[in-house]
Amino acid sequence: MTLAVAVRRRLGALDLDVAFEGPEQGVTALFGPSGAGKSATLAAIGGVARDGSVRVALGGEVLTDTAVRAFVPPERRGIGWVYQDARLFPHLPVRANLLYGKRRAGIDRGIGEAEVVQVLGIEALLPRRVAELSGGERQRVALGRALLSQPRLLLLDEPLAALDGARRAEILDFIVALKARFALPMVYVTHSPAEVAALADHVVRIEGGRVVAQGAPAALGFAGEETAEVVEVAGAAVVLRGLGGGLRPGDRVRVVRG
Ligand SMILES: Nc1ncnc2c1ncn2[C@@H]1O[C@H](COP(=O)(O)OP(=O)(O)OP(=O)(O)O)[C@@H](O)[C@H]1O
Repeated sequence: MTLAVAVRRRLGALDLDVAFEGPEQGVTALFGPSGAGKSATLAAIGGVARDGSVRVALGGEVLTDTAVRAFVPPERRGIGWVYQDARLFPHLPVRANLLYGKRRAGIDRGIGEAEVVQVLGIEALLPRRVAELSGGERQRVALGRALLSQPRLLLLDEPLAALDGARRAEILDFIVALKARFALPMVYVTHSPAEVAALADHVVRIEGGRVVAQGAPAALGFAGEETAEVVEVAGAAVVLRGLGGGLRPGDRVRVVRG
């Protein structure tokens, strides 16, 4: 189910002009600095922004084509969204939040509650109230709710940005597991090279509203594994030299001695 996207939008001072094709079933990362136009591209894919000149086709079905005034409303696109903040319904328990998407979907693409609950490890959270969840737990529930809406495409807008380092690594592992378990295409907005390396099959690098490079993550310098040298050990603190950019305080790295 290839995703073909061409978006031209005028956004204040930014002249957005982005085109790419995402792989079937894999993760396409939209990577770039703040203000590059990543979220604005996502909004056009989801049909929540209607301005500009846009063509979006998923598996051959045209969702938007402004040239011929074709436009499928957002709620009929079969798209699941996950945002930086989980946006759960605070008045509903976790399970009701999860099932909200499923009830509204009106279609069954075979994504079952038990399977989603198991992959995301949220069984124990089901009876709880949203106010009783941590940020990471909320994001797991938000991922589950999006999946249970039976989407054929998931759009994730910096889903880890509001979490601390340890929690980011944990939720990233869950998203990697979802990718392996559910054959869904995803478009994933991030400015973290580590997330691109861990998750993406295709990366579209966007700067100033333009695609400056796209291709396989390794070809664009997003290495899955990097080697670092220990230069100093002071008590519990270890200073490493040689790791690429993108690490932030609180990030975790896997150590293989050798
Ligand atoms: N409807 C709009 N009208 C005018 N300007 C807009 C509109 N939507 C977005 N912009 C501007 O377009 C630019 C790109 O915004 P966008 O949110 O797509 O960036 P981004 O790459 O997702 O950045 P971030 O990583 O900070 O979310 C920003 O400067 C933003 O202020």
